[in-house]
Amino acid sequence: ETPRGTSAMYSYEDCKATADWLLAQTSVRPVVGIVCGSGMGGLADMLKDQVAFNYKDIPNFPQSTVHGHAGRLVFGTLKGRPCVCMQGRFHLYEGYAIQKITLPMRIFSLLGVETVILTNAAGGLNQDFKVGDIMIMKDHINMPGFAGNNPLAGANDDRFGVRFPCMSDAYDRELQQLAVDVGQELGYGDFLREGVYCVLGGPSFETIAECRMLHKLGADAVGMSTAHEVIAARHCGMRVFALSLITNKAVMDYDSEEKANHEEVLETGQHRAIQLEKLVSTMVTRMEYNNTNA
Ligand SMILES: O=P(O)(O)O[C@H]1O[C@H](CO)[C@@H](O)[C@H]1O
Ligand SMILES: Nc1nc2[nH]cnc2c(=O)[nH]1
Repeated sequence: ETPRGTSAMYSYEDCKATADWLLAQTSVRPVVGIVCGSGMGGLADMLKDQVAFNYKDIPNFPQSTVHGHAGRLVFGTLKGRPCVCMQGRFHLYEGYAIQKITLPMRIFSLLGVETVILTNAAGGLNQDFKVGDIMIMKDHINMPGFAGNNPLAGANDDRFGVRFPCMSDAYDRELQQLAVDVGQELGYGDFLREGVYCVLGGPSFETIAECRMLHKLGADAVGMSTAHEVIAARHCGMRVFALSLITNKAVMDYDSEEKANHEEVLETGQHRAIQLEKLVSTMVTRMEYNNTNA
């Protein structure tokens, strides 16, 4: 019997069945996979000639339960490049096992995706960051992983990847440089940053003491997603680029009147929607591809 809450929860065959089901319904053969962060679902609207599926109709797929995550998988082309976009992701605090949260990464890989672009909304711990800044993720701190909550826990299937994957090269350096170059060209230099993202389980936002601690530990931004997906994506050999939209400043001071809230997170997403779309779409057109579909 398949143990629950382990990477064997969805077998290779389960993932393949879902990928094959999707490939049978669309002629798009995606080389890029995009994950939309909270309030950033507009990224999916950039795709042309869309074929979209509600998560509830996709075999084995979890459902989106969070406001700002539509729950649709959208296939289409971005400036001619075949792409697939998750309009809505899954989080630990929704109650899903971590292997469910990261299942779409394995499906992306089986669809032929080479590069994953992940976006998220995050609180700014770095005191130089402002609301609306876009942080290129150069690394992560996987807090749930410290306690054993890693998407790769459980039996390893070598068809996905190795038992002990390296993470020191998780965030592709060339893609980070491409983001810097494209950001400069687009005139985004004033709000483009780079830094380290720390994932926590959520759904409660951080206490002041927690924010201070995370900052001291070297985190520039804090959120409740992405790092798990990055681990699963790297395990199966996809290239990864990720960015955080700083939607709020983490509260670090007992005198502060500020209170983190999801409404502010979604609003900031709306404000930066156009720039995020331009940055991502320009990067997609400039990337190198192995697959001839691109
Ligand atoms: O990481 P994404 O999905 O962008 O969402 C972020 O925003 C929500 C909190 O407002 C949390 O889910 C946090 O992880
Ligand atoms: N954990 C966490 N997630 C966020 N997502 C958006 N803002 C925040 C934040 O301040 N903390």
